[in-house]
Amino acid sequence: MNWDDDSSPVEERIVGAAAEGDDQAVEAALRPKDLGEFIGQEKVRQQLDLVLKAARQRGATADHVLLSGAPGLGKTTLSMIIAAEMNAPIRITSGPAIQHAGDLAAILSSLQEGEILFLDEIHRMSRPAEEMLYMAMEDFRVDVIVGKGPGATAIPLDLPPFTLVGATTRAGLLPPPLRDRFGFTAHMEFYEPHELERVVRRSAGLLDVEIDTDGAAEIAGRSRGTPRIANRLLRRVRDYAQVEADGVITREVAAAALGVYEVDSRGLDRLDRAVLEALLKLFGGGPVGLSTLAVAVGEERETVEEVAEPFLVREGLLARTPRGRVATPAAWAHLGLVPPQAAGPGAAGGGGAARGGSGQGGLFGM
Ligand SMILES: Nc1ncnc2c1ncn2[C@@H]1O[C@H](COP(=O)(O)OP(=O)(O)OP(=O)(O)O)[C@@H](O)[C@H]1O
Repeated sequence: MNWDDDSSPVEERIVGAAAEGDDQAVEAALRPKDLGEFIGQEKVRQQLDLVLKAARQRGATADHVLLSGAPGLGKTTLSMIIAAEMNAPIRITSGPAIQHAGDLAAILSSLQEGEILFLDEIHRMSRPAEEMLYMAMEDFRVDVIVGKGPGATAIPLDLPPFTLVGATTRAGLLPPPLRDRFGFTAHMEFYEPHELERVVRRSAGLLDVEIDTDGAAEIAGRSRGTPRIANRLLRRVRDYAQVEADGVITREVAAAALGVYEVDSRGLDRLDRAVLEALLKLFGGGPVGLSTLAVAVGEERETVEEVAEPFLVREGLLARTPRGRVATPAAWAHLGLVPPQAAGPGAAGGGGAARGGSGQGGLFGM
C-alpha cells in the first residue's frame, strides 16, 4: 500500500495540522477578532490580557511575545488579536522568508511606531538575521553593514519601538539569547473536546450552517485537539449534510460524513490506522522496529515516524520503547481487537490477535 498513489498525498491529509488548500481563505473569515472571542487557552488568554492591558495603560508598546505550540492551535490568530487589542498595525512574515540580515533590516526599518511584527517559524531564521534581531529587540537599533570585505562599515540605525510576536512549533530549538529577549512566553496546548466543540459551533454560525450540540461534539472528538482541523472537518461535513442530508449537521450526519473521509471516532485517518493494524495484527502488538513496521505498511520510515506516530503516541495508542514500537491496551480496544495473551487458547488471527468488537476495516482491505 502506497499512500502516495492516492490523489491526496500524506502531506495533504484531512487531519493534517498544517494549513493547505483552501484553508487560508476560509480561515481568515473564521479567525476570532479579540481575546473575548478566542476560545480555550485560558491561562494564555488571562496572562496576555494582563500584558496588553498594562501596556495600554502605560501608553507603551507591549513586551515582545513568544508563542509556542503545534501547528493550527491559533498562533497567527493570537498575533492578530494582539494587534487588534493594541490598536496597532501588524506586519506578517516568517523565518524562512528572512534568509539574509538585509531582509530583516528592510522590514525593521520600515516599521511604524507600535507596530506588531509577527514572525512565524522564528526558529527557521538565518543565523545573521537572528543576531541582528537580538539588538533590534533589546535596543530598537540595528547595525546596517554597508560595503564588503575590509572596507565594510556598520551604520547604526534607530528603530521605532515595536512588538515582536514570534511563533514556533519548536521552542526548544530557539537559542537561549533569543528566547530570553521575549518578555512574555506562552505555550499553547492542544484543545479539550469541549473547547473544540465551541470552536465548531462558532464556525458553523459564521458559515451559516445549522448544527446541533451532538453534531458539534462528534466533529470536535475527531479533530485531534486542533481548531484548524476542526474547521476543516466542519467544512467537509457541511458538504455532506448539503448533498446527502437536509443540510443540518447532527451526530449521525457528522459520523457518516467523516466515515467517507476515513477519519475515525478518535481522529485517526487511514495511515494512522494502517500503522496500528500492522502493529497489532502482524506483530502481536510489538515490540517491532520502526523499519519493519514501515515496510509492513508500505511507507517510508520517516512517514511513519513523523506523520503517523506523533499523534498515536499522544493519544496513548503506541509507545516508542528502546526495543521497538509497542501497542498499548488502548490500541487493541480502539481497533476492537483482543491482545494475544487475553485471547486464550485457540484464538485466531495474525500475530495471535483475535477479532472482537467493531474494527475499522482490515489492513489489506482499505
Ligand atoms: N482559540 C481559537 N478559537 C477559535 N478559533 C481558533 C482558535 N485558535 C485557532 N482557531 C482557528 O484555527 C485556524 C488556525 O489558526 P491559526 O492559523 O492561528 O493557527 P497557527 O497556530 O498560527 O498555525 P500555524 O502554526 O500552522 O501557522 C484559524 O481558522 C482560526 O480561526
